[in-house]
Amino acid sequence: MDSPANVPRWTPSPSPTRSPSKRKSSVDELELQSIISEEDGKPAAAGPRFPFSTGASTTGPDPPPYSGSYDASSMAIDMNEGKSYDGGKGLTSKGSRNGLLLTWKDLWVTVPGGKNGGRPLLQGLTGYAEPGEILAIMGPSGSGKTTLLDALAGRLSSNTQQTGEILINGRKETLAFGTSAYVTQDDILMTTLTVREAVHFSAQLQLPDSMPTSEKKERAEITIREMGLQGSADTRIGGWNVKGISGGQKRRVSICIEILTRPKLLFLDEPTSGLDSAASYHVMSHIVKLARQDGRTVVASIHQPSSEVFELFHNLCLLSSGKTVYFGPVSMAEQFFSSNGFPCPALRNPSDHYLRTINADFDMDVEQGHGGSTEEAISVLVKSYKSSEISQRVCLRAAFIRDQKGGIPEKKGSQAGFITQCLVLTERSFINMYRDLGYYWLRLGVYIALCLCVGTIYYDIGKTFGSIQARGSMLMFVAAFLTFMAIGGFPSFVEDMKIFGRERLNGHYGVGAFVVGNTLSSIPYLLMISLIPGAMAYYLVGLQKGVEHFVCFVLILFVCMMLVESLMMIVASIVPDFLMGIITGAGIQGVMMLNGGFFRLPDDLPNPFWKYPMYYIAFHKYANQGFYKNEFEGLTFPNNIAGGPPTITGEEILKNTWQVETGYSKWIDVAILFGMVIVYRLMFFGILKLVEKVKPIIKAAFAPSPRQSKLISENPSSSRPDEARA
Ligand SMILES: Nc1ncnc2c1ncn2[C@@H]1O[C@H](COP(=O)(O)OP(=O)(O)OP(=O)(O)O)[C@@H](O)[C@H]1O
Repeated sequence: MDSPANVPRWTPSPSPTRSPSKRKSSVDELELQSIISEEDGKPAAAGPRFPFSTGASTTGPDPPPYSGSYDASSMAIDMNEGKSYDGGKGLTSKGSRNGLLLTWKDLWVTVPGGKNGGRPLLQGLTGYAEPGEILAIMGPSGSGKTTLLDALAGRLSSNTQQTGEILINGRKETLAFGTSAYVTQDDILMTTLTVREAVHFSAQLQLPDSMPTSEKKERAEITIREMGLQGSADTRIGGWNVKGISGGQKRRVSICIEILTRPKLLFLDEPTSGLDSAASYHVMSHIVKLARQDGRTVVASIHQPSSEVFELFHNLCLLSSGKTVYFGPVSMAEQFFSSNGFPCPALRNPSDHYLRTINADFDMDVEQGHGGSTEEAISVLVKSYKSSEISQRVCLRAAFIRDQKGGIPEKKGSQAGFITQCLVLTERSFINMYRDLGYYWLRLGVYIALCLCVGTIYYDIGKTFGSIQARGSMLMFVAAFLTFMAIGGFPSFVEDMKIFGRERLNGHYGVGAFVVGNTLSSIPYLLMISLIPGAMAYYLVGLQKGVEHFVCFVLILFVCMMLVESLMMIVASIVPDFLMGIITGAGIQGVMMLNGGFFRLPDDLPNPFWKYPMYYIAFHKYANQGFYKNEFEGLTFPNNIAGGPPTITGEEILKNTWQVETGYSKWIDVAILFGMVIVYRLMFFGILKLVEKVKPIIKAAFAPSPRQSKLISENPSSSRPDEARA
């Protein structure tokens, strides 16, 4: 570690500077401070009391020099300008009684690549977040803010490797579903719902069954008002095709949904992006109040806070290329920067100043005004921070918190019961399917058009010898191509999966409830698109008369559509990419269609593989055979083959022409198809569960050893994230 004397000093710019002690409290902040003081029973002391090792002059009274030993518990006061945010009750009681104390030490996150085999995204970060406070993570774009949030929330993507220690209340506790909430940078919302519907459904899903529905609705309404959304409560959220609420309003809906349960630990990734300064201030001050009320821990990454918003934060973590430029109380940052030769010019928002000082992306374009490149400035600040007392205090404070092993509050989990979740998800999904034109309505139109084509091409098919082949082809087209068209709903399935991914990660409901909801809600629509176009094709072609035959025809069509939908949901859960998913799904169906017993008769299918097992796996086998039995059994056709009997029965055609297994009834084929639907849905459930369970195991298995991380740390310059981005 560089000694303070070795840290290069920066020539300050001649511009007038703000005095760090002149931080002006807004009315609301004063309100907040008075709340804190009342709670603590102590007046809030003012002014920074933090010494910096760089020894630069500050406007306040000289702080006492570092004596070499700290009382880490009292640092809670030092690090927060004298506010005893602990409520004067001691750290242990705070952590265990109410909130979650989050600490991280020497946190490294790497991705494959770089000279040493790993490219560091975060480089040995240490810090903490405490109940009742907001920790703001700031830094230029690509500095690692989201990565830090993801690491703390246990959501890093599978290609990353993480080392270091993250503790909650001093324990190595993986953040369980529902223990915390995370508002992601992207607003993944059900676009067809109105704001009110989205929040109400979420309240019903997340709040416990013991809470009456009216109370859940009230909580939802209060939260909508708190986020200033009452004016747009009945407007649809909207997506790429339908204009709905604005981007900033979507941001607030996302926050609204996640704070419904008042989680103990809240991660917010750019909560104010897209909001104007007034809305940002209101949203953030509401979050501060929430944090204060019940000792919630809030960690938020933020891009461009106004000075008022900035003053709402307690601690600041300033990152550059995954390294800590500063971690400590917000109010001390000014002093830190000015002591290193980067004083904040008068009338400039301090947060703008910090970001401008450490943003190296536009080094060539920006006139620095302090005689050096941004890279050098960052290097000075990073080194200075490492050797500063503030960094030592942060480490000591984090260590102190780690040692205070508190209890972990009960997991929130999926709080509504399984049945409630199933019912709510079914209703929500049903509404979504109804309003999303692409889900079923478009397909209904296409099916009607296709069935009109089938009906007119095979119109009044009759019972001639030639109609045998025509019947077979027509039925095969219905079994294969009409069901294949279910692929058209794939974009909507991908959207559903995205929403499921977000809600599941935050523990809103279980996998089982999602699968049940998704299955039940689709049944009425699938029945409709099987029945209406199916009836048109059936009666125009003039297939076998009798209700039983028609019911069997529609049932086979319906169950095949369910099968294809289930298959596509499985694909969407494995390949959540629109184009790749469609190609994969089409490929699987193409293979099944090919060896379903029509294009190559069953006895001619090569064995092994195509006959056993593929022929028996392809649902087209059962669909074709069910359709053929339903149509040919009981019919008689004239025989045009010379030397043969004058007529030929449907049973003979089934056996000799189509090589159908006639040993069992068509209803058995229908039952097998229904059984396949259940198997496919169980597979869908199993894959979702497996992904959830296996991902963390794979990540743990591939995590680099501490030695590897050390190697990267010794030569980090070879693999800076922003270099790789460039
Ligand atoms: N899973 C990953 N694989 C490879 N690189 C990654 C991964 N996640 C993040 N990165 C890289 O790490 C760097 C930091 O990304 P991150 O999203 O944390 O930045 P950020 O500070 O949140 O940026 P922004 O403010 O623009 O959202 C970027 O260069 C990004 O490309």
